[in-house]
Amino acid sequence: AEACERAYIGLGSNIGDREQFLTEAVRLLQEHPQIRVTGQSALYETDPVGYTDQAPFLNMAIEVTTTLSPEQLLEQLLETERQLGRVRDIRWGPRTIDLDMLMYGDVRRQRPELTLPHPRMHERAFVLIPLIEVLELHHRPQAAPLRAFLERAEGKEGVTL
Ligand SMILES: Nc1nc2nc(S)n(CCO)c2c(=O)[nH]1
Repeated sequence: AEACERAYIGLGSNIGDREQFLTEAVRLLQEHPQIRVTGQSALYETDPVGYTDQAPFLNMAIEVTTTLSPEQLLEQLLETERQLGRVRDIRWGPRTIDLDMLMYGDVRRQRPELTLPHPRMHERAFVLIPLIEVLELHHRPQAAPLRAFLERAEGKEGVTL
């Protein structure tokens, strides 16, 4: 058997039937023979961060185990977005579905096509809060430091949490 790694994915949608897009994305990933969805957070309604002149998002996070490499998993995330009709036009604009790889095992990568852990996850409550929830589900060790970071960051001026 090949190495099996645990990875965390952030999902978001702010166009159309947002909940349907999120549910469908999780189902499509689960259908992949080399991806097993092992945990998911609740759905969170969140105000848009970054490009704020757009509709509110629904965000969540999932835990998967996979025998795919980080690059192969990224390709599957992009394929799933395509299957759900994601049109990558305005970089920060509204989207039917957005799948972001947040962490892959203990892998650290700084490449143009893939940075791990996700470079902006620590600035985004819409990512951190669902991620911490899904980590705490199975008492993963990464939960405590992220929870401590979140509690320190909350309430700080200008922190886009
Ligand atoms: N609340 C919220 N704001 C966002 N801004 C961007 S871009 N995105 C897309 C994810 O990078 C989001 C999002 O998912 N949720």
